[in-house]
Amino acid sequence: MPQLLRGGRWRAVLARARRAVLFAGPRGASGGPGCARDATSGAGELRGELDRFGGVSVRLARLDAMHRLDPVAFQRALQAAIQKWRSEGRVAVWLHIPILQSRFIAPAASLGFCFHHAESDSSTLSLWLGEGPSRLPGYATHQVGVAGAVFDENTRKILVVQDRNKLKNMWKFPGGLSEPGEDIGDTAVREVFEETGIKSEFRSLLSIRQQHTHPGAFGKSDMYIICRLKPYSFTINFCQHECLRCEWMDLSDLVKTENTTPITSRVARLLLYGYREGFDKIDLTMEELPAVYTGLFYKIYHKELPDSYKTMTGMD
Ligand SMILES: NC(=O)C1=CN([C@@H]2O[C@H](COP(=O)(O)OP(=O)(O)OC[C@H]3O[C@@H](n4cnc5c(N)ncnc54)[C@H](O)[C@@H]3O)[C@@H](O)[C@H]2O)C=CC1
Ligand SMILES: [Mg+2]
Repeated sequence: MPQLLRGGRWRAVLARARRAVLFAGPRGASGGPGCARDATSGAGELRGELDRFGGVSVRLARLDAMHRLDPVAFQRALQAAIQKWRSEGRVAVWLHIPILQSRFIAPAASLGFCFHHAESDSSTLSLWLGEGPSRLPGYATHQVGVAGAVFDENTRKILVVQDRNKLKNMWKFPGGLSEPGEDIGDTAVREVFEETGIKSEFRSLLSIRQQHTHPGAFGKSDMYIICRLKPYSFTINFCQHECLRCEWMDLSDLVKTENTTPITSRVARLLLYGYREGFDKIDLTMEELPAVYTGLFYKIYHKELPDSYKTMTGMD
């Protein structure tokens, strides 16, 4: 749990900043990284919270009177605060800036802060104060796309679409980007329904493709996951915005056609193999397990593990 750095009031910072007389507050008697609480801070500081690594987080949205502060005064206050945090052995500063206070980004950057990430309503900047190169973790590195290979075992037909917004109209599985907090299987089922009108349920995960510097991922890396889904409705009603065509195609025709992407062709062959030899040969099935540290639950995907192995306690 982050601790609040005990500091002077922000109003005092403003008053001092306006007079261009800034104090970093009394020094000494403060702890190093990981200290529980800094009770020695005086007036003239930005208030922040300590994290468990010895960094300080400053949330401008939680400080009073920021709307009256001009960028020059902010820069002076921040400079004094950095000096104090450095002397206290803090390893990093995180600055959370609401979008409407973006005028404080440039002053922070001039003191060495860089963008760490941005959300729709705020940006987070960071400054490494520790020894050597920064050890701060980066932000999200991948986008996740999920497609559904909806296979009807009774008819041996597979659901395929042609994308309206592509230069080449190749057959592919319906799919799209995962939403924040959405399970992989739920993305596949949702995207299949939105794009084709077909209702289905998750069976397994079939493949993961990782591609770097992906143009559709704003130059970041792209993870494209294909799931095996079982249909429980069959009448196509496809999305005219995204799809040009949509049909139930014989699986062996999809395996043979040249008018498809290499990944779709590969997964069609994988499905044909699973259909002939047993889906347990190709399926990564999902199970929900409890997370040890957070008390939350997560989904794990792997090849089927016999019950005797799930419960075994020793090696014999
Ligand atoms: N190899 C394959 O068969 C293919 C794989 N993929 C993967 O699928 C995932 C993405 O799936 P999609 O169907 O593309 O996403 P999606 O289904 O989530 O959204 C696509 C739709 O979003 C809108 N859109 C996207 N970018 C836009 C922009 N810059 N401006 C305006 N509108 C925009 C368009 O309406 C577009 O039809 C990625 O992981 C990608 O790598 C996508 C196409 C083919
Ligand atoms: Mg799509």
